[in-house]
Amino acid sequence: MSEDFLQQDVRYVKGVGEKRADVWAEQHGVRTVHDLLRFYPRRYLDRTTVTPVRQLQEGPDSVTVVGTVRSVNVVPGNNQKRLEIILEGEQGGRMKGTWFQGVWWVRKAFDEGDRVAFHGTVEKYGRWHSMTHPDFDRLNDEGPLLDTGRIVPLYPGGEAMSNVGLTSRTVRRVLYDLFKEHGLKLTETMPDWIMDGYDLMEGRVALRAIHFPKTQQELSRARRRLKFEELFFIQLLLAQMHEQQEEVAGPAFDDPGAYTREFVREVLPFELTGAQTRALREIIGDVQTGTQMNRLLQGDVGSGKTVVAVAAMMHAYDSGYQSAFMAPTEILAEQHHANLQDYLQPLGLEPRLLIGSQTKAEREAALQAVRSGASPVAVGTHALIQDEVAFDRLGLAVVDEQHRFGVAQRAEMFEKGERPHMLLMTATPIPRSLALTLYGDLDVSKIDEMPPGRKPVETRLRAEKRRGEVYAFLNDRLEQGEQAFVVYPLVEESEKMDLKDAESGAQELQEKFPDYTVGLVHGQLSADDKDATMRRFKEGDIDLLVATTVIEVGVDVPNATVMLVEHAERFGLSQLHQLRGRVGRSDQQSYCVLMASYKRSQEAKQRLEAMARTNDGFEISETDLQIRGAGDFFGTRQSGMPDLKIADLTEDDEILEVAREAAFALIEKDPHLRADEHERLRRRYQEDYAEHGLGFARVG
Ligand SMILES: Nc1ncnc2c1ncn2[C@@H]1O[C@H](COP(=O)(O)OP(=O)(O)OP(=O)(O)O)[C@@H](O)[C@H]1O
Repeated sequence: MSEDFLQQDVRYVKGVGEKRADVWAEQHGVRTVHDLLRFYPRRYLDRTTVTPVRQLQEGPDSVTVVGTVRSVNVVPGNNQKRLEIILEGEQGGRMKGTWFQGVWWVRKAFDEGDRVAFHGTVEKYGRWHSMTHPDFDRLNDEGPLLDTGRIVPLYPGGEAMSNVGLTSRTVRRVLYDLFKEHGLKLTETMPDWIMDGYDLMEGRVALRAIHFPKTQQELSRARRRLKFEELFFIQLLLAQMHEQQEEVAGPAFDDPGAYTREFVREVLPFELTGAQTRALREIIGDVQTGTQMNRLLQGDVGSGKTVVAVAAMMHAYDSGYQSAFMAPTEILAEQHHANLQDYLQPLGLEPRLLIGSQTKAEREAALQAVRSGASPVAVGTHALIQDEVAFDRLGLAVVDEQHRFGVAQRAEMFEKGERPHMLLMTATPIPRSLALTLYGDLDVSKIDEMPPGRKPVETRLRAEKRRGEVYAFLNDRLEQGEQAFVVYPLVEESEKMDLKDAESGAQELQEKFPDYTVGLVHGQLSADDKDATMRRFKEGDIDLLVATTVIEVGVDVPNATVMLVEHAERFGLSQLHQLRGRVGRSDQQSYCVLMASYKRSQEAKQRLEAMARTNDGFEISETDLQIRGAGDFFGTRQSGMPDLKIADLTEDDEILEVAREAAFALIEKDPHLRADEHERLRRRYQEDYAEHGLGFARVG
């Protein structure tokens, strides 16, 4: 049976037309009948029960009544006219509906003798039960009752939508007619083995039921089916990417040689942890097979990912290949470059930095060293690969802070030219549901063990009035020869918000701690000045480093034991966790002090309490996801997250797991969906999903 109508433009659907179609497309991306069927309700009103007017009682719950209009009066009040409608119940009894706004407009909607339904909360005035501004439906219209006596869907709206009359009521009518005309033509896309194996409701029943549910049970089965389907198609794309990646040729590295050995045994002053060794073995296993590695290296702040990545780069160099090390920003690239210098110089190797803010001469020299193969590692931002920096022999690309790339970018990154092995590092612990969606195509190595001797960072929340105490504590730590960070959210003082900025903070601290050296870094310093200050801090010449969030990722100063965050209520949870990760990087006890006033924001309070409660990155990120929801978790634009219409990654993790299992099983069974039983699925996938990049947002 043909399903061509699914691709039909909505403007030709009964009850829509040009104007509404334009607004619908613009506001909600609804263009085709397929989109329209998936314009899901945002919530439902349960109007299944009609309360007899006689039995009305005052109360906070919304109720539905049905009756006949007995009188319609505009009543002059003291300073405001009001509309009063008297409704007589089907089994007797009278009540009032009252409007103070839209009096004339509502007045026109009613005539005496009309049969109508009111929905609202009931109050009692004198002897009258009354509803103020109730929702209402006229029941003498033709057709079935779509607005009363059932579970009624409410649709996403907005001003533009209501300006062209696309209210929930119209949408219901449009969809009802659409189902009447086409509903039976919808065919099932899922093969029987998935339908039965995962106990799914039939697709067309689910679509009808999501808009016009008969019962709550039916609604919840419909939701499950549609969420499954949505997540399934995303996982299908990931399963396919995974399958394809396994076939892509990549450089075949030799066994690890002298550089790798020397780095691990001589340069590092410690033994790798079990988790680091495992991760490194997994990487070494991948890069020797001759197919491209696509691996995510996941581990909490300070767990030792960079060290593993450097070992992998040395392995590349042993095999005659160079590596690219990419950070999301220039500042972070500079910091990684400084770290890499410390690691590689003892081996007589020179990593090169390539960023936009370099002088021409610096850049030329670096480019030359990379081009000739003299330098084993180039450090920079993503421009390293995108801007045609020529490598002599690129074999490995390490990408830090992977979550700022979307799936789409990743697929595109190496479409042309060589295919180096990919090692993606993320310091942001990601809830499993998000990880499966964002990195569902990758192999994963987890560093789930901290280097030995680490003591959990002690975290304290402090209000302004206890600043004296905080400074006394800071003084104690400095006296012990330890160092501290003080972080501010702003660079310049904001006139409006009267916040202390980093500069005046640094000055104040220098006055308070005259025996110690205070340094300052912020985003507006030149790269050289920043570098110089960071280096002095690392070498111990600076005791107290005042900074804006520049230091968020990548700084490694094990002797720093205090992280003092000013205006902590203004930071996001994962940002705070990253900042805290700057201390506690040795066997000394470390502290994180959050100076905050959060009386006004419940959310800030939740964030800060989570920080005080746990040091566990995964728990922090789960909490963050709960507080903010998946869309905002990474910042919507930056996330590369697919735009989900019905599934919610914060609560649908169980459905996600089974949808993923089904999708991967399918690709394993039938990689190109060629089997007859998968034909409809393949067509739907190509038409509605694959071509649109599955709605994976593009980043950048
Ligand atoms: N096995 C180990 N034993 C002791 N110290 C280690 C070990 N591995 C790493 N370190 C040290 O721990 C600190 C953090 O390591 P590294 O920078 O590799 O972590 P990371 O996971 O990349 O950190 P972040 O994500 O916070 O930047 C460094 O000072 C490093 O020298």
